[in-house]
Amino acid sequence: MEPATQIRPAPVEHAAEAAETVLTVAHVSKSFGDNHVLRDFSLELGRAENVVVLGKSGSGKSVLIKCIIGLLPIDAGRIVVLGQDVGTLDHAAMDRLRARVGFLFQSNALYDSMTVRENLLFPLRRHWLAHTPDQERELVEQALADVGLAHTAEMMPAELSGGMRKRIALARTLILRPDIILYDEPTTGLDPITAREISHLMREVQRKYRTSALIISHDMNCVRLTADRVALLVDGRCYAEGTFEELQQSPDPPIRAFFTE
Ligand SMILES: Nc1ncnc2c1ncn2[C@@H]1O[C@H](COP(=O)(O)OP(=O)(O)OP(=O)(O)O)[C@@H](O)[C@H]1O
Repeated sequence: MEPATQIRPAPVEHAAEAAETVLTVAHVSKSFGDNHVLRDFSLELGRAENVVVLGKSGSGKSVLIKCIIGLLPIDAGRIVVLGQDVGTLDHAAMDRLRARVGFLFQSNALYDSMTVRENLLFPLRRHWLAHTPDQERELVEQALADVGLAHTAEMMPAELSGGMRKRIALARTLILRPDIILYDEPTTGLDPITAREISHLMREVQRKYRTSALIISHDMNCVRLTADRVALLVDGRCYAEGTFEELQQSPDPPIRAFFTE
């Protein structure tokens, strides 16, 4: 399928910041045998920008994220995260880079045997970031306040609702003050009201900390609420990109297919 004419993103408010690119995926290809998942895929993410990647099931969204965080090697192209070419980094350098790139798993990946506080402290210790007990307490309190759950530090994950678990997972990402957050299906499994609250929270985090986010989602409400720009992954390529509204109004059938129920 020939790529559609790219719909250009609308001018972004903070021009100086928008000019700063925090993630570049340039002409990336990735195959598993004869399965050519990514074919010359390109995408850029600016500072304090939220980009949603929309694609059918099995189109390669998770593969893309795994390539970005260096869990899968790419066959061709280049991925540059915060100025560093992922393909050239050794294990230690990749580990340091991962401390600056938060990843919110679909499953939340909380440790059920640990309290919320211990879950939040885990990434600090995992990345050998030394803090005094007072600093640790402050960081936990701030991260929990950021997600509206200040009172939950001593609770166990099993005592929390699905929406609360998602918030705690986000707090655990935020405690490292990441430059970039990768969200994998952040609203899957949540009821529509809770899903909307999480989408609003993602926007609040972006505004407060000027984080950039790459978001994978099927939830069109979440896409509409969180995306500054949407990229459509079709046949391994970035078929079109633009704002939610621009793409929604496109008459192009492959684009329309994403926006019709
Ligand atoms: N480690 C792997 N080895 C072989 N094939 C893989 C591997 N990981 C992914 N694939 C294949 O790559 C393709 C894209 O998978 P991926 O999980 O990225 O899809 P997705 O767009 O995230 O789908 P979904 O929305 O259903 O999660 C699939 O055909 C999958 O079988």
